[in-house]
Amino acid sequence: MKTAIATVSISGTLTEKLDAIAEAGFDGIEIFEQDFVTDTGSARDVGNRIRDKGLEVSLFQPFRDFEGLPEPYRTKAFDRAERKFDLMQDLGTDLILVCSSLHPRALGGIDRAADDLRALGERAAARGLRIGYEALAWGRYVNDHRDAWEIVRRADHPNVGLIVDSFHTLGRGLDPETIRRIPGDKIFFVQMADAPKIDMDLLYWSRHFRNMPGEGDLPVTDFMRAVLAAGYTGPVSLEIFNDQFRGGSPRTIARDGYRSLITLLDDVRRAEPEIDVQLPPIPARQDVQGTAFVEFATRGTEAETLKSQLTALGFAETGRHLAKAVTLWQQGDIRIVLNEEQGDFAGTAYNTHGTSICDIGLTVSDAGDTVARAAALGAKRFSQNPAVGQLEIPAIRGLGGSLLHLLDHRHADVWKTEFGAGTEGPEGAGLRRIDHIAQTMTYDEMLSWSLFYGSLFKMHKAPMVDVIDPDGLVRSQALGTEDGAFRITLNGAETHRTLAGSFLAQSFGAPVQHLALSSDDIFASAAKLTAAGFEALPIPDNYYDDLASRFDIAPDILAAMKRHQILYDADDHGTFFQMYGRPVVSGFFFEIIQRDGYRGYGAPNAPFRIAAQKRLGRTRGMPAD
Ligand SMILES: O=C(O)c1ccc(O)c(O)c1
Ligand SMILES: [Mg+2]
Repeated sequence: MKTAIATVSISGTLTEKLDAIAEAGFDGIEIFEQDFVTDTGSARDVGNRIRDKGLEVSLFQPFRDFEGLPEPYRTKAFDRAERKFDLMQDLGTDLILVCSSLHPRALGGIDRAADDLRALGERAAARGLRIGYEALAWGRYVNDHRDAWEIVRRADHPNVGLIVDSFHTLGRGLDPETIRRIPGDKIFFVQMADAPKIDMDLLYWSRHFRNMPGEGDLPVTDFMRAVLAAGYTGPVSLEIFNDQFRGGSPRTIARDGYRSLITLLDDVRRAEPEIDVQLPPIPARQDVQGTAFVEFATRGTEAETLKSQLTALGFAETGRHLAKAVTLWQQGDIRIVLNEEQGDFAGTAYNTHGTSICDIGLTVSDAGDTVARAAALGAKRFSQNPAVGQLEIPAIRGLGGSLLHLLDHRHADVWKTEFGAGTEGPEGAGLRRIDHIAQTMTYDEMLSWSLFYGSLFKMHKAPMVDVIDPDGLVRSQALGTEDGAFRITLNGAETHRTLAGSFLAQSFGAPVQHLALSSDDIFASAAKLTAAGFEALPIPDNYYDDLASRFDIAPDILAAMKRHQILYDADDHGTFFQMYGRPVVSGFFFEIIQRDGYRGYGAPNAPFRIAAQKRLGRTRGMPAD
């Protein structure tokens, strides 16, 4: 299947767009007229530049306000079309998108529109060109793909076909199944876009909020299935109007687009195996069985500070790497690796971000398959010469320079081989496993990250929540496996004044701001932590008074919570306790939780936690942001 993307989807100059689109792996582009007009090259020159990048011009668009016009507008519209036909021939494309009219003088009537399109098809045929007709969701008379198809059917011309666009169909809540009945060879082109469910004017929603398939809430897989089941075999193209993307990095957006499109086609093939999706086979989304390890890049006094915090948390150093300045710290099923090497990936991460989590190891069903899927979706494999005794564990680059190692049953002995340690650590303070990893990023990067995880692993996206920081808003999106074995929260900062934003600014974009470790008995763990010198984040008494008014909590439990600075929340599935450590190094901190069926992350407590962290920063004489 050929892939394409509309130039309007990407930021930058036409040259920057083309470079990014070609590099991401697309076969073609839909050239937006504006992108051509703003360029200084002639149509022939632009066409050649596109082909020099290995791309084809799959479509020229848009041609507006054509059908249903009375004279003299009608003749003018045909003249205008002839000029665009000249342009298309110079650019080297045979297909033009005609979108349904918004012209104030346009008249309705399916036969009138069909007659106009047939006449245009006749003129196009004389030049070997084709016309694709698209219903805009806000078209004056035609705003439903079923009506557009009826017009195309009545136009009854081999050079006139239909263009379907998932946004216009799904955004209006139309059933995509109706597309299955259209003959595949009469669908000339397919445009894909998703969008978050927001109740707003269709035109505004479409022009500002579209996003990549899988990034929004529309049933794009059902749409794609219907189109391919109809027998469509042409290019599958992305047409994304999005304010964030207009200001984003061309390479990131193009790469996300390619990732989303291949994921979509693969999803269609898995949902409906009878459809012949012409795409090389790729391994399925993988199950994540848990976090095998997290690795910090650290050094010097920062390493000492981190080690004393780990000790206070009940961790023990259980092994030293055979050949490197790397130690393993364990407790229960949690493995934290401290990497003090100067060279290597960790050394570079330390030089960029200071002490930070530079690598995450995930246990998956098949590490090789995970890497193969990631590579097919455009991720880069990572390898670093293994030191003596070091196993070659498959790895890929995540976003923003991060690293993800993938382990399966073949790597069960890694802790023994490399560190002389067992898989399970000591009982310590009763912390059993990593509950979640909290990543911080700019708001603009959130969709990229959720697409990255969601396209690679079997994970569910929770609805986005707003976290109120005293100095701004942070948006938070959680992704997790069905059984909760792996959970991640993505926190998007819009300003550097929020705690998340200042962490990003100070660490030059370190990805992980905190790590949440779970206990089966947080009160017993808290007592051990306090005895070991762990200092919890102080929570004001007001919080506990308010809590008592909101929940029925037994007085002795409430008193223990107050003593240990433990916060509380509950949902329909169960209860949740959480306590926070103080910032350790570079703004990074630990969280301790107990989750009894609860599915969230304590979002209602976030404003109190953030205010307490900021207060602590001020009393220490550190800037609050
Ligand atoms: O918003 C628009 O005008 C517009 C133009 C062309 C398209 O293909 C489309 O889906 C929307
Ligand atoms: Mg469209």
